[in-house]
Amino acid sequence: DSGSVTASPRQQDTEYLCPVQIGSPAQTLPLDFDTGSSDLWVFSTDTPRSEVNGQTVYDASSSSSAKRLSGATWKISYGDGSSSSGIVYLDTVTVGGLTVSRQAVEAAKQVSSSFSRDTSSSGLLGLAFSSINTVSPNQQKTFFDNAMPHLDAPLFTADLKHNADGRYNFGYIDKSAYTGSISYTPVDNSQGFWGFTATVDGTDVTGIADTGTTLIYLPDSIVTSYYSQVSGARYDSSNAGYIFPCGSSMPDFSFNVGGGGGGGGTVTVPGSYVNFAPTDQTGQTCFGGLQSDSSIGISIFGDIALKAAFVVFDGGNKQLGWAAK
Ligand SMILES: CSC[C@H](NC(=O)[C@H](Cc1ccccc1)OC(=O)N1CCC(N)CC1)C(=O)N[C@@H](CC1CCCCC1)[C@@H](O)Cn1ccccc1=O
Repeated sequence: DSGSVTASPRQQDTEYLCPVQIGSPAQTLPLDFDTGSSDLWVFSTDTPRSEVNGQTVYDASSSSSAKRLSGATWKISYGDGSSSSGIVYLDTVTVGGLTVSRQAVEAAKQVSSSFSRDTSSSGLLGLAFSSINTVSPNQQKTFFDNAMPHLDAPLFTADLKHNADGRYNFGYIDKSAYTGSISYTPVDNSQGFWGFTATVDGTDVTGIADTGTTLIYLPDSIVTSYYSQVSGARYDSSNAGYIFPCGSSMPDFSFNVGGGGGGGGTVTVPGSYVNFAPTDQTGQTCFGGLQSDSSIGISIFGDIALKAAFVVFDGGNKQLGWAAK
């Protein structure tokens, strides 16, 4: 089997949403595919009306294939302070033509305000490792884990784009989607993430490949030296990050993956991607797409990095592949 689904950017690439079919007859919800977490959760008819603000909701009672997973609950909180919790159904889930018949669909009974405010997203589809799924008392598998045994190849690829529709493919590598060769590097999934080591300016950086995180968060030393090249750039505590004049021409940001004997491959993030967004309506000052990880405790290669590459999340061989495109 295989699947292929469009990933549409929202609000200047802050997140990417994909249509997912749940239940019988199919209910299509736009979900945020997140390689940084492992719960598939959705706004539902169980979510208080006061917390629903235009989102499409899942109605288990109108799905003939839905079965309540009795006694099961879930509760998750994310790096940006957002959170949600609820109950669990097993139902049929289809992503880009790839179907899993008994997928844990976590229905929200509570969502935090930032989810209520995000009117375009109906929830998340976690693509990290099932070891960090939050369902209790019996932990559930991710969509990818459930699908893997049926896939032509035990992998999925992420091809996110700047201000344009990209694609997640499951079970195969689309050779027309990238240029040159794919450089592979081992994945450390001991924390449940797609952990890997890259080299930036000769310094090894261990971080995670996270489609659910908008920006890149790296060690202070790397971030400070990057912005030292931009006149007027400074760390601004009120914005909690590096800002600079919007007219600045930003240097490209490169990192090397799979550096071993073969020299590995270099991913180059265009400077224009690092000029992320204005901090206010005047459009004078802009917020950087590369920020320090010091308040997070983990380095994150988020969408700003991922959309500069074609990325292979290889679950069978526990490796990450990076290619230019
Ligand atoms: C430093 S982890 C911050 C990161 N959340 C972000 O990146 C949000 C994403 C977003 C975009 C648009 C609307 C709402 C939310 O966006 C910003 O925080 N932005 C964008 C806008 C900028 N002006 C400020 C910075 C984050 O918790 N990701 C998690 C998945 C997110 C949760 C929120 C909903 C979207 C998916 C997750 O993979 C991060 N994870 C990774 C490993 C371990 C735990 C963990 O939890």
